[in-house]
Amino acid sequence: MAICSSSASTCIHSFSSSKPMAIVGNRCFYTHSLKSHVSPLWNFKPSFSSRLLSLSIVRKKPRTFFQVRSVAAPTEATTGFDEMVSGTQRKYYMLGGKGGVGKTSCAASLAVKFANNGHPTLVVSTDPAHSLSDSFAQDLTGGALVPVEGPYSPLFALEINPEKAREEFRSVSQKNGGSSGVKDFMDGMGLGMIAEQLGELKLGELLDTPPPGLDEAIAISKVMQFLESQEYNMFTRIVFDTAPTGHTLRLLSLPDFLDASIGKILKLKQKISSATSAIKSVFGQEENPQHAADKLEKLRERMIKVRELFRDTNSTEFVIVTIPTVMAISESSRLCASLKKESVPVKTLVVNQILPPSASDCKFCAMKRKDQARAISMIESDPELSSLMMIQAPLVDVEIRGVPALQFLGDIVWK
Ligand SMILES: Nc1ncnc2c1ncn2[C@@H]1O[C@H](COP(=O)(O)OP(=O)(O)OP(=O)(O)O)[C@@H](O)[C@H]1O
Repeated sequence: MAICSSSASTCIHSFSSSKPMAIVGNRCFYTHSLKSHVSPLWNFKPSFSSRLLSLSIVRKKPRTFFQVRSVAAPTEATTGFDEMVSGTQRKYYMLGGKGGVGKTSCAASLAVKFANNGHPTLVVSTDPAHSLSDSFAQDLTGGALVPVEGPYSPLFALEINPEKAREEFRSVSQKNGGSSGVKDFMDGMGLGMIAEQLGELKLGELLDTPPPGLDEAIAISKVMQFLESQEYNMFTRIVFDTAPTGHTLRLLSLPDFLDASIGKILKLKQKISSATSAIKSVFGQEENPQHAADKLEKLRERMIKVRELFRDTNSTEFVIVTIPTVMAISESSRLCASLKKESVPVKTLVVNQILPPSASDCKFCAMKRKDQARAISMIESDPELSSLMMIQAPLVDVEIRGVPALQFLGDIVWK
């Protein structure tokens, strides 16, 4: 039995006893079937209070437990997770969507599931407002890779500090044309044309008021930098918890934009280097322009890699997360169209927070359910979204925090 309450009313869902149910916390959910499932890795062992978050874990002691299956039919026939988990070559999963729909919860639960299925996994937050630490209930801050305790295979988390990453870029770019005294100085040197060309790039402006998406592009390029090193080549699954839709859309066009801007700067590299000694006094002593230009070239290369990564159908998939509301679905449809336009591989749509079935609804729940059903039918007729594989995930009645809870969510969503 599950208790549902709203300010207007309180109702009790008395689930039909003829249907199989599973206990989550002290509440019940329907399952389409109760499967005896032996987990080779972890087993949930409800503690006395039986709340989800107080489930304790018994490691590596196979025991039968009930697996809760999604409330919806569309995922039943798919082998979505099997495909995601197969192969040992590195794969990237980017989860994105409207703010607050459950991107972090879905990304973290996917990462836990990969790790529990034998993949050394890295989960990265490129959202300037990180919530990975909250989701894992562990301190993952600091901009470095932090091991997540709990899963069977190594799972590391990384919360990129966008401000710090941007600073790095800014310091390099400013030395290549961002500072205001440059034009006068260069005029004096007979290099006014270069200054004008640099001015056209508006790099200073770009960095002073960075467009949403720049942080994320830099954050992703930072991750690529990490992954280039020997130390991190063990990761076979990388899951990105991206910033809300608007940022993602801008991010997609950024690599092209930055590539063009940086490309122009690099064309001026030679001319700038020829005035090295004089320019040093303006650009600062600590960094010589040649070195700065090399750094820029590196950044440009990384931007190109980010763009290629987003479009690589063999290694990358963008998963759209949404909720069953007209607003969220409309936004997801736009996101999907933009992703397709940019040739980003997208084939999965997670519709999160769907009310679980109930034999008797209160007025509030009945209205909500009707709304959700209408929104879901919108997906089915949406020209962008209807072709995606739809995963329907239930709204659970406890907050999803910590590895056991994420494993629980992962077993519902990723099948
Ligand atoms: N299926 C679900 N059932 C119940 N609660 C959920 C579910 N999915 C997510 N939540 C809760 O919704 C809240 C928002 O989730 P989450 O932080 O994952 O969303 P987000 O899309 O990453 O948000 P943001 O855009 O702010 O980063 C959290 O409190 C999370 O526990």
